This record gives sequence, C-alpha cells and structure tokens, in this order.
Amino acid sequence: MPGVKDRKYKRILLKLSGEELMGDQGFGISPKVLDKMALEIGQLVGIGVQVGLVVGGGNLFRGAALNAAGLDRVTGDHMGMLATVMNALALRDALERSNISSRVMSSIQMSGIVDHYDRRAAIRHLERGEVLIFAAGTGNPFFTTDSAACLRGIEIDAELVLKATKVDGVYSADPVLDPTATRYDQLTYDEVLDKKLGVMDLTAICLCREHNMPVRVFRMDKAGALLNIVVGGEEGTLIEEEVKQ
Ligand SMILES: Nc1ncnc2c1ncn2[C@@H]1O[C@H](COP(=O)(O)OP(=O)(O)OP(=O)(O)O)[C@@H](O)[C@H]1O
Ligand SMILES: O=c1ccn([C@@H]2O[C@H](COP(=O)(O)O)[C@@H](O)[C@H]2O)c(=O)[nH]1
Repeated sequence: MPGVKDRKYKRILLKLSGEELMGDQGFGISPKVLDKMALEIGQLVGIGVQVGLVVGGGNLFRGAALNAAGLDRVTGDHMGMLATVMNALALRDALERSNISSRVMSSIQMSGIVDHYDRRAAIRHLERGEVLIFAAGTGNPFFTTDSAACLRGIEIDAELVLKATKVDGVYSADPVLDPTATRYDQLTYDEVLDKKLGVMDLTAICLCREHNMPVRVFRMDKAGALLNIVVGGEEGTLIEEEVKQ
C-alpha cells in the first residue's frame, strides 16, 4: 500500500460525475457507489493528499434536458445546480460515516445547510486535512460542473484536476457511441479543442489552457485508479500544454 513518501501530488481537485453516483439505478444516488467513493477518497487523505471535490448533477437534473422538456433554461440550470448540492450532501454524509472530516461549500448561499464558498477559508480547511466539496457549480447558469471543477482547481492552487468518469480516458470519438474509437494517453489542450473531443466541455479546457492546469481523465470504477494517479501512475488520459515523450 503506498504511503506519504510515494505521493506525487499534495493538493488535487477531483471532479466526480453525477451520473456515476447513480450506479446501476436509472436515477438518484446509490449508497453503494457513495461508500466506494468515500473509501477511495479516504485512501488519498490517508497519504496526506489535500482533496477538493466537485460533483456533477447528471444523476438528478441537467438544465439543457429540462429546457428540452419545456422549462425555462435558467430555471433548469438553477435546478441542476441545486442537484449538485444534494449530491454534495450525500457525499459528505458518506465521507463522515467513514470518519473522513469533510465540509460542503456552495457557490449559492444556503445558510444553515452548507457553508458559502470562500476561497481563503477553503484553503485553510484543506490545509487542516478536511475534504472540501464545492457544490452548486460556478453559481451561474449556462456553465457545467466541469468548468466549476477547473475554476475551483485553479483558485485553490491544485496541482491537478482529475475528471473521474464512466470511460477510461479521452477517445478519438465518444467510445459509447463509436466502438472503433481509440484512446489517447496524452493530449494537449489545443488538440482537445481542435478535434472537439467531447469528454469535457470546451469552456473548461480553455480555462485550464489559460492557467496551465493539467487535467487527467480516468475511469472511477476501476479499483485503485485514483490512488495510483496520486502516486504518479499512468491512468486514462493526461491533458496538458505539451505532450511529453
Ligand atoms: N472523445 C470522447 N472521449 C471520451 N468520452 C467521450 C468523448 N466524447 C464524448 N464522451 C462521453 O463523455 C462522457 C463523460 O460524461 P460524464 O458523465 O463523466 O460527464 P458529465 O456530463 O460532466 O458528468 P455528470 O454526470 O456529472 O453531468 C463519457 O461517458 C463519454 O461517453
Ligand atoms: O456552473 C454550473 C454548473 C452546473 N449547472 C447546471 O447543473 C447541471 C448539472 O451539472 P453537470 O455538469 O451537467 O453535471 C448542469 O447541466 C447545469 O444545468 C449550471 O447551471 N452552472
């Protein structure tokens, strides 16, 4: 089992897919998936990694889908952001049941339920070893939690943004729709943008390019993958400024 001396990253931002949270259910939150995530996050905390989390809302509501069903888009996006707060509360509950000290900070003020986002306070809590869950996305409609993850990652000086998803990296096309798609080990921001590779929204990639924030896309349900990454292992696809030989 890796220890503190094996750690490559001291502070990371992990983006968890909301859809991943529902497990094999069609909607909602699977307690089994939550517990598994808490266990894996606990392994990072165990070797002294400071962990910021952003969780999506795709298991509950997405603004674009609600809009397609007839709702006003901004109202739909507000519902999507509130969905991420529900996921964040469930995640905090699972972490605390596993004795991992954690806190939710929301971009939308929700006094009495969660803390309001405050960058300096967030960094202080991370330094104390608390897992920080950033909820309600960026607080603005027309964005996604991928952008929120990159934004918060840059703000808290994380060394890496990790996008945990259902596929094991970035492919030449969506691998769910195209079985002939091939996986990249490494990509530059420009390659992702030029080829319009859809695993992450392009606003998020632009933000990372602007601030030189590396992003690793990997499959969350591969046991041990998360721990392997923070000790320097190669999992999924690394997106950064230059492709290393
Ligand atoms: N080029 C590509 N490479 C890899 N995956 C791709 C690509 N294009 C599209 N995808 C799809 O993107 C999906 C990523 O979706 P994921 O659910 O993780 O993101 P999300 O929409 O940000 O999450 P949430 O469920 O929280 O809304 C993958 O499951 C995959 O099917
Ligand atoms: O900054 C943000 C982040 C999210 N939203 C809305 O929430 C849902 C769920 O987020 P996903 O990233 O799709 O999981 C999203 O579809 C938006 O409707 C937002 O408005 N602003």
